[in-house]
Amino acid sequence: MTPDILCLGEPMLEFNQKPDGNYLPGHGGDTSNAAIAAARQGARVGMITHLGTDAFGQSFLDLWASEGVDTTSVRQVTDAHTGVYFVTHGPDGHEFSYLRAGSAASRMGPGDLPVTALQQAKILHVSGISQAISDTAADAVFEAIRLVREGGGRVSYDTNLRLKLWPLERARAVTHAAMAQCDIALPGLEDAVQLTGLEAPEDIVQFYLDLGPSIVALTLGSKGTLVATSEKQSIVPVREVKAVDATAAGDTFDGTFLARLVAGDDPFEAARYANAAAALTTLGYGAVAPMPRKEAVTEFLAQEAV
Ligand SMILES: O=C(O)C(=O)C[C@H](O)[C@H](O)COP(=O)(O)O
Repeated sequence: MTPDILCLGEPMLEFNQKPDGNYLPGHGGDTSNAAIAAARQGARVGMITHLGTDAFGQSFLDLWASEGVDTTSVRQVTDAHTGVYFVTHGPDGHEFSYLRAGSAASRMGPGDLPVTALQQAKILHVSGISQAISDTAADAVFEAIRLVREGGGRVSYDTNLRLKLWPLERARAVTHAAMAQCDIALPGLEDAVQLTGLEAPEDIVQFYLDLGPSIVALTLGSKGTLVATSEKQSIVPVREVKAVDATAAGDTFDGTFLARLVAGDDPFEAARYANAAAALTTLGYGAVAPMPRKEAVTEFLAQEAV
């Protein structure tokens, strides 16, 4: 299978704290989450990353195999570990604590990329996290963007701002430079306010359109998503649900949105679908386990129409 969508970034073992205090093991990492979300919608997806030769790395290979995510461009290295993170839940939502410095993925560089696969991909999905984990990883993302575009593919970028990984000034400089070479911008409102210094969603989408992307989907949480192209801007609403854990809601939006674009939806229809998938994934704990499959999303949307 030649993947249509390639996701480049760091997968991480997840330990998510439940109300009883115990940690639920699972899998996370934003671009891996997006890859699985897209695969669950039926897209042909592949990962580009490095893992350790530890049991955690192996469990990702098993997970992707069971989800139908292509691992041809995944390498296991002997001199570094797979990343780990913990999710705790407080009054302000969820918080991430990382054990990832020096990880296998953070040691990736531009020379490690699968050139042909990138040149053949329809969409490359990357994020601020893919670039925040190290300077070499940041450079690898810039090179991957160049290769995909050289082959005629499009690039999608989620800002996923993590200030535990890099300072705001560097995040601004790098993500704006990357966005300027991207086609699909997927910022979250909170990130975008910090990165752009703007407050109004309409101003933020205009900022990103002016940088270069032809599609911007600014996620607004329970208010839905403001989708913008050069011709049209509109808020695509979402039905509110009783969320228990919002981990990976943004990634689920991304993967589903890209799967629907590849399937031929326009950005507004793709956002309606992706909003529903993101809402559904907040109903369970963990990044990957509660991600809905196609049938569940279709059913949720059908209920909305009643
Ligand atoms: O923080 C990181 O580096 C991670 O990759 C861990 C998480 O799996 C994603 O961050 C979840 O992302 P959201 O969809 O924004 O909740």
